[in-house]
Amino acid sequence: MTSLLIRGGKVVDPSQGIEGKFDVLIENGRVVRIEKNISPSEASSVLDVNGLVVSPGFIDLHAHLRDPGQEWKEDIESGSQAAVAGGITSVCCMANTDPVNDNPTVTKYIVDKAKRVGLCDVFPIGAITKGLKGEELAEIGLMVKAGIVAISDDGEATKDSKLLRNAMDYAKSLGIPVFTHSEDKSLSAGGHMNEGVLSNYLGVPGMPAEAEEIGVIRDILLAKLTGVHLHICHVSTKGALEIIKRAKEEGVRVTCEVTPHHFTLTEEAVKGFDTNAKMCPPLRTKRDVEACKESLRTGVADVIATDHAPHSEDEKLVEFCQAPFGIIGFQTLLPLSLNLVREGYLTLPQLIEKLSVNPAKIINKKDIGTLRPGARANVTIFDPEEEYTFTKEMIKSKSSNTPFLGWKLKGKVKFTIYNGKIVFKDL
Ligand SMILES: NC(=O)N[C@@H](CC(=O)O)C(=O)O
Ligand SMILES: [Zn+2]
Ligand SMILES: [Zn+2]
Repeated sequence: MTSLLIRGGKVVDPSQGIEGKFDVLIENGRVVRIEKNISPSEASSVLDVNGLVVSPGFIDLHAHLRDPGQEWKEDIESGSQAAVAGGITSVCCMANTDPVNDNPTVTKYIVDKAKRVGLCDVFPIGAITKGLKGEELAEIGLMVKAGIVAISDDGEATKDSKLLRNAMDYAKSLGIPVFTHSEDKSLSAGGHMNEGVLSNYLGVPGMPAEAEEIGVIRDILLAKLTGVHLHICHVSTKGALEIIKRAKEEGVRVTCEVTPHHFTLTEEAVKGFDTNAKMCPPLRTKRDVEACKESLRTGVADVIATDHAPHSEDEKLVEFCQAPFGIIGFQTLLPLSLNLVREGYLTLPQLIEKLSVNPAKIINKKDIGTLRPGARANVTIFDPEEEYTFTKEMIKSKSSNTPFLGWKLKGKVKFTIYNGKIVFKDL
């Protein structure tokens, strides 16, 4: 029997209301006990983590691993390595691969490869429509059997409302949520940044906040009609958050996520035409950034997700309007999120709820997002105070498209434990 004692850390597990100095004993990949002063003689190995925070492993509901088909940007192995370096023990990966994950063969490929890599959970999200084309439903039922945890056309927005309604009916009967990239693409078409004074000044075609808000309203109305669990991806505008708040008050089954980049940066970041500040939805205004942070405080936003979207240097080293949308996010998730604690928007347990407890609930997983005895021993151990400059050398991903290079960050993942095994160590 293999066992590991995590000793002397500050355990924060909001799923059990635990916050304090405890030891955690792990046996055969599961948590067995959380108590004060467990004797080191009870375990075959001991990890001393005095001064560090011990949390349930982070769960990222939104990432792009680019495998199959675009392995020059990322693959399941490099993506898993980057994820665990960011303290993430479960990654949900979007279906916009090549081929698209719209059938059980692709789903099975992802599940099998991730198991072979063995560093973290990779939970595939299946496409809503074949090829993400919005014309015909994907093989949703068969993909559920093969292991998808949700469906989404992320990258696209499922233009056909009738088709999305049908997909929602299926998802509801299959007991999985629908993740939407909520956007009226006909309104944002041709845009490359947030529409406003700055886009006018720069001469870059804009994407109005209303494109996102129209998408959010439609998707909420369809969720209300079908009763499905709707999870709205990467919400970036104040207006969209207000609409979601109202829907929640009305009792619609809707949850949503915000990303670290949307609560950290404003559209000002694109002033120097930095293609690493180009993503969809785009960086917005100060008022929207404030609304994103406030939504986490009030609980309107349930989850922080990365929307890790790797693109190679070549692809990003082009004129602003030619560059693809998206930035990487696994390794900056924790330090940027900890800023919310420092600024008083969240307590540490509330932050861990957004990074772990709530995402587990959304994908209906009971044995992760918690350190309850019997749960899988997925644990993130971090130093909230460690300061460092974020450099390219630190990046484990195959791509380095991030606007946070050269930033002084505070908060570092020191150990990541997956099924009781140490899969990442910060040396
Ligand atoms: N977020 C992005 O800017 N890009 C994503 C697609 C998406 O999440 O919509 C990608 O796949 O590159
Ligand atoms: Zn998207
Ligand atoms: Zn995405």
